[in-house]
Amino acid sequence: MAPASPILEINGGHQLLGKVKLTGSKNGTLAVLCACTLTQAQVTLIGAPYITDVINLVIVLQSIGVSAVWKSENVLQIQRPAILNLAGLDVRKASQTRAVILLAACFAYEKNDFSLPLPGGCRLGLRSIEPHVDALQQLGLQVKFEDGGLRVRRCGRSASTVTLMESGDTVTENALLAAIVTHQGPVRIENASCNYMVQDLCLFLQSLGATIGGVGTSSLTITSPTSSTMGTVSHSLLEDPIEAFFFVALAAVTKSTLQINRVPTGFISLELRCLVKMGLSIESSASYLAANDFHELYDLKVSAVNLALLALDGKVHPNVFPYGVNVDNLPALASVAATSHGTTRFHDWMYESRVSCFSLFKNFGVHVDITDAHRAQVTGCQKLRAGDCDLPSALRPASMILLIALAAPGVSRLQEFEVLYRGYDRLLPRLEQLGAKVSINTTA
Ligand SMILES: CC(=O)N[C@H]1[C@@H](OP(=O)(O)OP(=O)(O)OC[C@H]2O[C@@H](n3ccc(=O)[nH]c3=O)[C@H](O)[C@@H]2O)O[C@H](CO)[C@@H](O)[C@@H]1O
Ligand SMILES: C=C(OP(=O)(O)O)C(=O)O
Repeated sequence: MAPASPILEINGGHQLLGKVKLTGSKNGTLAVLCACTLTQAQVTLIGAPYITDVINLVIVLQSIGVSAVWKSENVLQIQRPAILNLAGLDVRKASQTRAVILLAACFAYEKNDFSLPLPGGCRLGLRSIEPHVDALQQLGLQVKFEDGGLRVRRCGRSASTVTLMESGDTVTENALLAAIVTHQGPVRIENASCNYMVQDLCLFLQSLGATIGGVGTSSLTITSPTSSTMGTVSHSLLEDPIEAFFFVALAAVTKSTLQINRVPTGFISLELRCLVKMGLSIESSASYLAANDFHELYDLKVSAVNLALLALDGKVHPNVFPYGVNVDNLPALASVAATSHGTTRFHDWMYESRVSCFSLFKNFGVHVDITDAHRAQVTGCQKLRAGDCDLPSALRPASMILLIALAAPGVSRLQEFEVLYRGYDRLLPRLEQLGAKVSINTTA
């Protein structure tokens, strides 16, 4: 008989209390890790989250000869060898992460012709890599689909101005890295994403000697370092705004008070505004500088004790930063809507099928109407009941169900919960520290 798959049991409906410490973001760390292959310097990454996506990418880097060692909790030291062993690439691990597409630019630093597996990551409908193919083409790298993977070849000259087909986060990172690899002079990248992970990568590339203008805007100008950085480089990763919002939503759905420290609120200000309009109390400290000397951080005290949250009027929709709710925060916002009074409308135009996951709220007594592949209406429920559920394979919808299970009185049983480890460092002990009753049952 096959061994039983472990089940995450949540005894929900309990008020939580305590302080939350954030780690660096998954998405920023993945980009910076890939960029470590472009320097001979020994890099120390401070704040690196110990999560499956990062662990997998570390294994991928090790498979090509990079030394990657956890020096202490959340401190990762990276040193590439003189020559990368591209033939040794761990294809299975590489194909599990979206960020592996960044190696298309990085490996061109090494070789003129090579292959890569197709990137993985959350399955959220079709996630095209055409914008990457187009950007890399403009930068002198031809990418072709071949034998179920990607073949990358240097070809022709790199343009000095590149316009991205989409203002995507990873494609902007790929263009930055490719510009460093293929072009000595300044390259302007138009329609760039200015989201948190792109800014984090820019700061790291600056510490390697690149000159980058326009950080935090949609027009970036990058010039490669004039000489190869040797010695040591230390980079403090920016605290994860998506993880921060998960804990804000956690306070809201469990009617708790949580103190969340070192929050880069500039990246989630609209999400926080939505929750304040719904009735959540959020007190903020004065700002102070992040360890990267660039971003501002705040300590937030979030309280929903004895508060009845109301549904939002109008529709909630994601957009590229800074024009809307971060698409990765939409599911957490939906979980707050699921515990509020009234009906909230969501319109996720960015991902093909993510709102269909909202129907899993029904397992907990919440009324949900999925109008089409992009639209859903969530009617809040004040008498949530515990539910059983296979977590969706996409990270944020999975964390949204975890939030509801923590809010629903009784024991909820979540299967396929390991997906949560892709994005949240030491999640269960941290929840327990706040008073949540969570355990893994391996015998069921
Ligand atoms: C490793 C990493 O960093 N992953 C993040 C990154 O993925 P990544 O940058 O790979 O995001 P995608 O390229 O898949 O874009 C997400 C979706 O938005 C659509 N789109 C995006 C921009 C745009 O201007 N127009 C448009 O239509 C894409 O077609 C796609 O359907 O950004 C996503 C959107 O913030 C986040 O959910 C992911 O967590
Ligand atoms: C969609 C996500 O990740 P990825 O791009 O790595 O699939 C996410 O972090 O929610």
